[in-house]
Amino acid sequence: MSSPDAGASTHHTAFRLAEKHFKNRAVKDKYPSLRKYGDSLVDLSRPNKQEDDELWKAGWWSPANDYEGSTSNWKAWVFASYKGKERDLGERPHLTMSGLKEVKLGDGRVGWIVAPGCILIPNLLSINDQLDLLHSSLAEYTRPPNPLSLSTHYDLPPNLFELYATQPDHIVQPKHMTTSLSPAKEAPKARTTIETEPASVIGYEEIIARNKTWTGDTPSAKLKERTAAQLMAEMRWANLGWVYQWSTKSYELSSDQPIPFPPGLADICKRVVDSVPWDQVFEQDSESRSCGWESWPEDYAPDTGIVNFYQTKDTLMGHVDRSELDPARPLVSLSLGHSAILLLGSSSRHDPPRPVILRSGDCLIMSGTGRQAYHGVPRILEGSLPAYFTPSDKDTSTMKAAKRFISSARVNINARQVFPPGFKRPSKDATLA
Ligand SMILES: O=C(O)CCC(=O)C(=O)O
Ligand SMILES: [Fe+2]
Repeated sequence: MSSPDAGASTHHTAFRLAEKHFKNRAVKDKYPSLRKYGDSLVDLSRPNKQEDDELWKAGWWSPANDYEGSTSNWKAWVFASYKGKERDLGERPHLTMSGLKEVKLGDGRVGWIVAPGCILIPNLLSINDQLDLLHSSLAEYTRPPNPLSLSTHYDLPPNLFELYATQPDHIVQPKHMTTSLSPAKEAPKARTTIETEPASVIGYEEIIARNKTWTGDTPSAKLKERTAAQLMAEMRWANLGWVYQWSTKSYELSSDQPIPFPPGLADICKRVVDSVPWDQVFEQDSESRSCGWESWPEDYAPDTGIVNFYQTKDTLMGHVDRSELDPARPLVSLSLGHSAILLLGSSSRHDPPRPVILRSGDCLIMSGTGRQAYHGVPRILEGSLPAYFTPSDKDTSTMKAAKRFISSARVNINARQVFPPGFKRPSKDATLA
């Protein structure tokens, strides 16, 4: 795969350079060029007609984005390219999908192998499925006992989303103002990663050792009160099933029973894993061939997950999800709302990643050695929300609120399995003494 950044002399890795390209907001109304990535860009569920394509309508293919000169020249150039009052939206290029292998899924759909072990299934979810999942993500998955990114720091009401739907101006207090806990030093952290960290997996003993060092997250002393609407916009994730501790990068496995994983969501994930012809996926992949895929159609069952909430300004740094006990088992990722650029690399940040456009309804499965691939979301594509997310008079009040939320957001559901089937956990006394 060729990359426009290959050969750039800088201390940044190829992955970082691509992240910087897509994160760039230096010039107002100028989007990062998509054309620059040529045939390595993947956009599998785009509508056939460019006039039906939200990305094209929003100007993502406008030649104005490809301009590389100074800002003032750019402005003159864009001005000259206006056709009357219309901005020049340009022509959407033909994307060849060259080099991508197609696999036929059991249910008649197709999937595309976008990196070793990584299968993109365009439009897996129908419009109704997308609306249902969006509603569940907000109205159910954010409720106790599921932890939210906000839980450590705010005295959350039992149903933040309902409050957002009915009383968006209701004030919620930060914990440091309502409890006498010793205050912490810092505000909530974004998810950070270290550029040189090797892509390895940690074992059960290491997880238990990390659990022991964890003394609990402390509420920030710096936060001010917020309205329910402000908090919904600040919420970055909800945790499903086994609880992940960001500070130790490990699951909290000391309880006997995890929080139950939502059964409807588990069904969607199991069905899609069951529909993949795994023998074909790993046919030419000698490293993954013996990763145990033969049993996945029967025994894949997600037991943990992260629901990521992105406002259009938000990004997710390149990382590898390496905290599950089986390093190869599928991770099923579902996208809702605004489209996003996912950068999908290899196990080294030095390899140039491939930009993959994830649209609402798409499913990406990462498995085998693909689980060690660096990936991140450097950009949510402004203006790309499909029209079916527009509130309608027929919607219930909570569906209207869900659509209001997604009008500036993207939701990603990321389901995984921490415990491979048959895994015998050492007895509690042995591990937690
Ligand atoms: O938002 C996405 O598409 C990816 C999210 C992700 O990589 C994660 O939650 O680990
Ligand atoms: Fe991830």
